[in-house]
Amino acid sequence: MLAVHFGAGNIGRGFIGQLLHQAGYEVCFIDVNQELVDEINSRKAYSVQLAMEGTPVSVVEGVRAIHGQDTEAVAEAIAKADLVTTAVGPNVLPHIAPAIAAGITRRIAQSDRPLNVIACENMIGGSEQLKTHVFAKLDDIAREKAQELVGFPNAAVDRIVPLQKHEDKLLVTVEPFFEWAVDQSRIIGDIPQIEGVTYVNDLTPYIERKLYTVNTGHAVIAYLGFQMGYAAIDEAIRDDEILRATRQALQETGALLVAKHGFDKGQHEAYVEKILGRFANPYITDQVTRVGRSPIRKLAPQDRLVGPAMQCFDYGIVPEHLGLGIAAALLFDFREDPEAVQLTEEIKQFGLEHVLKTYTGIRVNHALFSIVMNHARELQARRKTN
Ligand SMILES: NC(=O)c1ccc[n+]([C@@H]2O[C@H](COP(=O)([O-])OP(=O)(O)OC[C@H]3O[C@@H](n4cnc5c(N)ncnc54)[C@H](O)[C@@H]3O)[C@@H](O)[C@H]2O)c1
Ligand SMILES: O=P(O)(O)OC[C@@H](O)[C@@H](O)[C@H](O)[C@H](O)CO
Repeated sequence: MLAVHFGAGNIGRGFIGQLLHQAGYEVCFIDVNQELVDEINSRKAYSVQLAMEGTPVSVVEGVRAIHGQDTEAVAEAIAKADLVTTAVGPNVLPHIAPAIAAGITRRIAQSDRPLNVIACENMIGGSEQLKTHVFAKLDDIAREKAQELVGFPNAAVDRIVPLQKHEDKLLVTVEPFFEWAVDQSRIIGDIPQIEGVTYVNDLTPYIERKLYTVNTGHAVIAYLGFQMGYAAIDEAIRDDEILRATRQALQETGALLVAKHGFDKGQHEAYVEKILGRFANPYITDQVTRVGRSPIRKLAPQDRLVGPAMQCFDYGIVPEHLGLGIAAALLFDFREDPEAVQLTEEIKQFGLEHVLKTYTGIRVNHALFSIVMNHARELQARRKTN
């Protein structure tokens, strides 16, 4: 069995590649980092280390890689594949779509074997969005056939994999916990048998619970941590003020998730506590700048901060602490992050209100707008005095 996986980065090697290998797939990575591609091809194996006592290591063998710009070779691999997965980042999905479309075109000209393409990105409807990009690149005949033969089931993936800094360029340290949920109702053909994957008939509660708890909490810690001068998540969460604000933000999303999806309140509280424990894992050093990366993406209307905050109002919940997280995200002026630089420049040029309105879609007369503006002014004043 062959699995073609786009993105040989942290989650690609440290989670998806590992589970696919353990399920018996030969994993072929597609990446645009030439050094990574060469290293994988010369060693054909890499190690995954668990961030826990004893740091146990497992080896992922029999892997290879193709450079993403070698469309011909990528298309050929997809034509032969049993499964396609991605972990490249939401903004990269449009860029991998042409190669996937070329692979599908080649494949359906040769056989009627079904294929599933699973985007493992932190976003709602990732595979569906990828499908839109891919289908835009197919001709009418291929599109009709692909509609029948190629499934794009949405997925939710959870495992904290920080930036890696090892002498061994392929070694990846990951937290022990993982969760991978896939929408079974959108699979075409046989269900891929992968130990560790949970198939569900409705992914929405799962992806919202994951994104609006793990990623919301992470974002609040990262952006407040950055404002207060902390470098890593486990350091920032040890600050009582940050921990309190994060817990309160997660109480807001928790109330929303329980009301909207009917999760058991007690079980959800336990889920939150477990996540806070994962953030504090002393065996992982996760930079606040990684977790806060791409603030424009994270401030988008459906994403982890504004998404739940806006929905809170429908359930009578006032998202005061999500508002604080949004304010801190707007002020994330990290010079090495292009989206942070863009926000900072635009705040200077057009003002905070304009930027808040533009990137979050929150209307000026909405209650959330003033909640965020009040917090942003307080954070700005605090930074001036520090
Ligand atoms: N790291 C985590 O803790 C984690 C956990 C769950 C989900 N995710 C999600 O997984 C995705 C990847 O995150 P990551 O942390 O692994 O990032 P990463 O930067 O470590 O990996 C992304 C990889 O994609 C490659 N890439 C970029 N453009 C490409 C292209 N056009 N074609 C092929 N490859 C390309 C990069 O070279 C890189 O190796 C994101 O959507 C992220 O939200 C990450
Ligand atoms: O990957 P991002 O940029 O969407 O979010 C940063 C982190 O919150 C994220 O990578 C988490 O570590 C991960 O989602 C845990 O499952």
